[in-house]
Amino acid sequence: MRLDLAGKSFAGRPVLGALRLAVGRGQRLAILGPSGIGKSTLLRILAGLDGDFQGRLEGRERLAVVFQEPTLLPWRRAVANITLPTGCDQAQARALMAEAGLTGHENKFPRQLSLGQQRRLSLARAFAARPDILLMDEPFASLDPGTAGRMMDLTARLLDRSGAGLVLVTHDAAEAARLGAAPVRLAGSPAVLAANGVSGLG
Ligand SMILES: Nc1ncnc2c1ncn2[C@@H]1O[C@H](COP(=O)(O)OP(=O)(O)OP(=O)(O)O)[C@@H](O)[C@H]1O
Repeated sequence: MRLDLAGKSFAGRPVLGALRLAVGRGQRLAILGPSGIGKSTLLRILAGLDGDFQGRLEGRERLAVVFQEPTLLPWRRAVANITLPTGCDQAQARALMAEAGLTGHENKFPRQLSLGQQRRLSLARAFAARPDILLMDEPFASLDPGTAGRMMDLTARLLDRSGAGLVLVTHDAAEAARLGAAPVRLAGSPAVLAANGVSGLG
């Protein structure tokens, strides 16, 4: 997919300036920058969740988005949280849950899972949708270092196996490095790609 952004404003206030990003299957990109710079805004544009911008978004890839908050269906059990939105079958959902270390939790409701478990369920759901590109917005924030590290390793494993591309929003360059994602840094107001950043891949 390819974004050629001319600008993005909220209520007349420019947040993002002109920038270009491209990512495809097998490629990994991390959008870095300080709080409030516009990382989530850029990810929402890439995800097709915000069409109110100047520029062009192109690409036919299948996308899946993982937010910091797991956005699970509260009244559905864990397995159904995977099968219902993605259309995958029970066996696939259970296999993905096993890979995410969630064996034994299949019939629990989201509120009966820890935050780390809810995040892993949300990650399993994203891969059940068989995305070409996975878009992640601060998915490892507010987890203890061990839990965050295990979730990064799980993400890397699932990306390796599926061949999906990645766009990761983070303020932590170490996360980008651990996932092998090429760093792209936002800076300025309105934010553009910093001079030392690469403008994407492919
Ligand atoms: N829906 C909205 N309406 C108005 N302003 C918004 C909206 N969403 C974001 N903004 C503003 O756009 C700017 C960029 O916000 P964004 O959430 O993209 O930053 P961020 O880099 O992801 O920050 P953080 O790392 O803290 O999540 C901020 O000034 C924010 O207040």
